[in-house]
Amino acid sequence: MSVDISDFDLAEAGAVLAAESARFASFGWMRGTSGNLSVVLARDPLRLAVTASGHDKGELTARDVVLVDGAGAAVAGGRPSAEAELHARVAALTGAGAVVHVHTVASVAVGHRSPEGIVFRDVEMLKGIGQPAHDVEVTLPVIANSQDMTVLGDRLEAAREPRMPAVVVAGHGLYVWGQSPRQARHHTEVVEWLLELELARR
Ligand SMILES: CSC[C@@H](O)[C@@H](O)C(=O)COP(=O)(O)O
Ligand SMILES: [Zn+2]
Repeated sequence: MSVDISDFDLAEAGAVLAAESARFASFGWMRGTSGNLSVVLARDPLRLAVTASGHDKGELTARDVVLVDGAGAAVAGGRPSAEAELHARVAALTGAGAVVHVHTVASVAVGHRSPEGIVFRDVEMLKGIGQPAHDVEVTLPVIANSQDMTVLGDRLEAAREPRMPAVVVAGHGLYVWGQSPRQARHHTEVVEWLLELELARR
């Protein structure tokens, strides 16, 4: 099946990703050239706009975006994020419309201490990921890092929790998703808040 995504659609997606990226970078969650973002532009076949590789994510423009297929391979644009395949895998697996990857200190620190996953309960902020504040345990999975995105995708698929739109990649950072870039951003900020709380508690 063919899919028709115009340069205009891609530039619009690029503008959204650049704005989201600048926000995360301003929080110090995308230091150096770390982190990457994507938004789904078509489902059948899967097409995503992904941030280009190696850029300072606080300085992206609408043109620093690459159209990729369901395997994370470039369809149009320059060199996609080295983690584009994982973004496509998350979108296919979860039905998410947008994926965020950030390198936060809290995700690496807490992931190191809790390689079996991090359990949250009785925190009002859980409502920010659509869960009850009370009487429910919600686990944030931690998966081992790999430079092979297929291996990382297999680990994410095996570990993911339907109630938690995120996983920690040990020694690396945080992957979070949502229906839209806006919801993915809200989920990212909530999950990062929970991780910072966990860090403060220990
Ligand atoms: C300090 S950048 C580390 C990279 O290997 C990667 O983990 C990352 O988050 C950014 O990669 P990118 O290819 O720019 O999307
Ligand atoms: Zn990374």
